[in-house]
Order: sequence, then C-alpha cells, then structure tokens
Amino acid sequence: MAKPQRPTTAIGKTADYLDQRTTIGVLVKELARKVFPDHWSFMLGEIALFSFVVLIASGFFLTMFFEPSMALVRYEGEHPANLHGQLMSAAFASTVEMSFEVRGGLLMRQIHHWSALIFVGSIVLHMFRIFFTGAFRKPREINWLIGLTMLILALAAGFTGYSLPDDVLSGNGLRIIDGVVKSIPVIGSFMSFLVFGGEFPGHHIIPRLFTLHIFVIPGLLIALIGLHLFLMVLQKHTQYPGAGRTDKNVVGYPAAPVYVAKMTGNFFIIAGVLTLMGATMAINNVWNYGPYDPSPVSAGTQPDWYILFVDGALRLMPGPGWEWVIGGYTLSMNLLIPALIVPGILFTLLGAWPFIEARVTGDHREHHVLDRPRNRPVRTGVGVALFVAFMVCSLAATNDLIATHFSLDIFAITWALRVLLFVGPVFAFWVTKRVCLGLQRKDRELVLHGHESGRIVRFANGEYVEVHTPLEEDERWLRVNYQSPAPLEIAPLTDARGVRRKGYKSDRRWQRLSQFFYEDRVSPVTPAELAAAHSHGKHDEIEKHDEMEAVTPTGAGTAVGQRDGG
Ligand code: HEM
Ligand code: HEM
Repeated sequence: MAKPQRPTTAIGKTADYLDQRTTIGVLVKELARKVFPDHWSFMLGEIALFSFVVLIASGFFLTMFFEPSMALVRYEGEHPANLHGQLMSAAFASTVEMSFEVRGGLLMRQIHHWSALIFVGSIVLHMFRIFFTGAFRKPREINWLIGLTMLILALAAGFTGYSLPDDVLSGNGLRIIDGVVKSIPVIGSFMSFLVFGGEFPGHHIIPRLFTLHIFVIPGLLIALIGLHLFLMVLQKHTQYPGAGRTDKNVVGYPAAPVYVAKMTGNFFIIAGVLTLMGATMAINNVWNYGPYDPSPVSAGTQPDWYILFVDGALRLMPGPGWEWVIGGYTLSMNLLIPALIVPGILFTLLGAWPFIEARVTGDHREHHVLDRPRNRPVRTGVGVALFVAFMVCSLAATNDLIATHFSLDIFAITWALRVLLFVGPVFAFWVTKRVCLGLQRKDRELVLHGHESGRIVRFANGEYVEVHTPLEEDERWLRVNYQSPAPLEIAPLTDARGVRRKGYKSDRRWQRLSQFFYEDRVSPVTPAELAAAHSHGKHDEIEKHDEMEAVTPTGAGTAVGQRDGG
C-alpha cells in the first residue's frame, strides 16, 4: 500500500498537526464540498453579517474612549468653541472629545453609525426576501423565528447605541421611552423607576444602556447568528425555481473555492463602502444639538430610520386626552396603542405567519425550491400592505419637516396620513393581488402558447395565424406552475346520521381564512394541457424545425448536490 504523503509546507504541516489532534479535516472537507445556490438576493443576509462584523470592530474602538457616565463635568476641549467650559454629562463630553481630539475618532463613530443603519436595513430587506419567496416554510420555520428575534435585538442595539452620547436627540428619545414604559398598565411607574433608577432621567440609565449595548445585545446576536448560519448549512440553502432544480437537489457553486472567494470579496467591498461612507458623510454631529436638556427640542428631530415608524405612529394618534381610568389606574391609549400594541401585533403576526400559512394551505411538506411571489398573491399582497403601512408611519414621523418644507398645515398632513394608514395598505393589497393573478395568467398563456413572434402566416385556406415561439426549456421550467393551492376542504357539520361533530366551528374559521387566501386563483397548468399544446398546436406545425433542444439543467461551472446526504 502506498504511504500517505506528508505535507511539506508550513501551512500544510500546521493543518496536519491540528487534524491529527482534532480530526477537523473531516469537517473542513464536508463544508468545502457543500453546494450553495447563487442569486443576488442571497447577498442581503451577507450584508447583514458583514456590517455586523464592522459594527463589532468599530464599536470595540469606541469603547476605548467613550465614558458611560452621567456625572456632570465641564467640557475642557477647545473644539467646538461654543461648548468649551459648559457643564454636561461625561458621556456627552467623551463623545465630543472622541470626535475632535482622538485620531480617527470621528471616522470610527461615523463608520459605526452608518454600519448600524445599513445593518438594520439589510436585515429588513433580507426578511422581505425570505417572506416573499416563502423561504420560511418547512423546515425553516425555526430559522425564521431566530431571524425575527435578531431583528428585535438589532433594533434594540440601534436604540441603545443612539442613546449613549446623551445629546438632545437621544435624551428626547429616552424621554419618549420613559412615557411608553409609564403607560404600561399597573406596573408602568414602577418599571420606569426601576429602569431609570429613580425619576427620569436619573443617573443610571447611560451606564445601564452601555452594558446592554456592548455586552448583552451583541453577545446574544453573536450566539443567534451562529445558530442561524449553522441551521442554514444544515438544512442547505433554498434555490430559486429553474431548470433542473427540485426539492431533492441543490444546484449552485461549491463552498470552496468559489463561494469562499466570493464571500471574502463581498466582505471587503462592504467594509470598504462603509468606511467610505464614514469618511465622507457626516452623521449624528452631536455637538450641533448640545447636551441633553428637555427644553430645546424643536422641529426636525427624527430618530434613525428604523425607529421612525414608532415615532410616526405616536404622532398619528389622536391627542393626549385619550385615557381610560380603570380602578384608579390610568390607561394612556395614545401611547399604549402606537408604541406597544401595534408593534406587538406586528411582530406576533410575523412570528406566526409560517404556521398560519401551513395551516391554511394544509401543506406540511418540506420546501427547498422558492416560490415566485406572483404565485402566492395573498402572501405577496400582505407583504406589500405591511410595507405601505410601515412607510406611512415613517412618513408621519417627518410631518414637521413636510409642513415646514412645503408650507403645509401640520394638522392637515396628520389627518391625510391617518386616512392613508387605513386606506393605503388595503388598496396596496388589492392592487398587488390583482397584479400577481395577472402575471400568473400571463405565465399560463406563455407556457401553453409561447412568445408572440410578430410573424403572421397565411394558410392555403386563407386563415391567418401569428407564429408563436415556444419557450426555452429554462424559461418554461420557471413559468410552469403545476400547483395552485385550493381552499381547505372540511368535514360537514353533521355526519350521515345527523349527529353534530365537535370542532366544526374552528375548522370552518380556518376554512374561511383559507378561502381568503386561495379562492381567487388561476387554474394551474396541467401536464396534459402542456403536452397537448406542444404536440398538436398549429404553431408547431409551422415551427417544427424549431424543436427544442434538450438542455442540460445547469449552467457551466455549477455543481449539483443532493439534499439528503452530501
Ligand atoms: C442579524 C441578522 C441576520 C443575519 C446576519 C442573517 C444572515 C443570514 C445569511 C448570511 C443567510 C444565508 C444567505 C441568504 O439567504 O441571504 C441567511 C438565511 C436565512 N435567514 Fe437570515 N439573517 C439575519 C436575520 C434574519 C431575519 C430577520 C430573518 C427572518 C425573519 C431571517 C431568516 C432567514 C432564513 C429563513 C434563512 C434561510 C434562507 C434560505 O435558505 O433561503 N434572517 N441569513
Ligand atoms: C449590534 C449592533 C450594533 C448597533 C446596531 C450599534 C449602533 C450604535 C449607534 C447607532 C450608536 C450611536 C453612534 C453615534 O454616536 O453616532 C452607537 C454607539 C456606540 N456603540 Fe454601538 N452598535 C452596535 C454594536 C456595538 C458593539 C458590539 C460595541 C462594542 C464593542 C459598540 C459600542 C458602542 C459605543 C461605545 C458607542 C458610544 C460612542 C458614540 O456614540 O460615539 N456598539 N452604536
């Protein structure tokens, strides 16, 4: 038997040393052989991942200079001159000092802040991608829930970070949080005292937020991202529909060397762009706002984009007078509804969505091929409606800016947005659903009759027909939709002997929901229809020579892996 070759290079020797002690080589080989499907939208998760890395690196730098203390100090720095000698918290003073005195300090602060905006933005877009393509279906429901938890943590990271410098804007944000916490029935005032360590603002909130911001939240995020990616590798990535792609295989590139090289390149591009943004685009110049003081807040005070919707919802609520007093406890509906109940319902609905959808479809199979959004009109419609509601609320958070920029009455704007909040999503849902059904009909038409070629042919009997070009195999694979889920069927209320059965009411409710999802649908293409259209059609008589070539299901350089196994 031939002797195994010993490695000769330093890297090879080190790898061999490690492998002999940990057998890590098996894992590396296994991972390197993994096949990853490719699509631009799969980069959104990567952008979230890499901007998180940049956040950790820049945040680490900031901790070296930021002082998480509310102790009153006199600002000693020369810049900016108007702050020199003023009293302020150590947190604010250290943020300004870091920006003007520490080399690279302002750059790092700006990189950190831009990365936070891009981080949350890419997470939200990534979530939309998962939602619209149905990537949350079995077996990925758990990863959907982990993702949602990470989104909430990312929002918390953004808010706690934004609050740290203790400037006018962040102080007012905290004041709103204080109001929201106090509005929680029964325990609100106690909670506020607990959180702030006494009457707002107290002396404890900045150090507490600091611990949450640099330790608890990033720690949880790191653990959850690890689990998220582990599950993704374990379950293998989904793939878009296309020639040769089924629920049983994975068509894409091998992890090593193709995917690893791509990911490394992406990391440097993302880190580079964030650095460029930090270097060239000013953000959160806290010295212009000044240290926290409740009096100077004025028009033009907006939070970071991902908190805008809550701020906007607060602004849309009818006046401060909407309060109920029950048993001596006051319920401030103007705070409770927009800041707690609406986001609570939103996140509960998002969390429950994969389970609701599986229940109304009765589809509990595994799915690895993604849906085209048009083939799920109600889901797509709900997604667009949520997006519109989010945008209207976010717009409402800029009602003061709209009023000053366009010389409009702020109350008229608020009323218009209140109406839009109810009408906009319903309209968006309806339009989206119609567009999706229209696109499905178009797909059906194309699959059965091909593309219009613009060539008109006259037969010997005088009949004119337009020649249709049959679809390429790749395109047909994409457009054929054999499945179009129908509403649930349930057992009748009474059995053959007229005995009423239990559980009918609940079944009927699910059936109604299912009808809402699937009553309105385009009949799917049947294999028989497809065969008939392509064997007897007049178009084929004309275009016989255009017989489709058999295509290999995958493009050059791609690999095919099995889902069960390697
Ligand atoms: C810190 C935030 C997050 C990071 C760093 C992250 C990262 C990633 C990455 C790198 C992937 C593989 C590439 C891709 O499909 O884009 C992925 C897949 C996935 N993510 Fe996330 N994600 C985050 C948040 C979320 C959220 C908010 C959700 C949903 C609520 C989610 C649900 C999923 C699911 C279901 C998959 C599997 C997708 C598939 O196989 O098609 N993730 N994630
Ligand atoms: C998990 C994702 C994170 C997000 C979304 C985030 C977001 C933010 C934001 C928006 C600010 C305000 C920046 C400004 O002043 O303009 C901030 C400040 C800060 N962050 Fe983070 N951060 C994250 C992670 C971290 C980590 C991991 C660390 C430490 C290792 C850190 C340390 C800091 C420090 C010390 C400040 C205060 C300094 C300052 O405001 O300039 N952050 N963060």
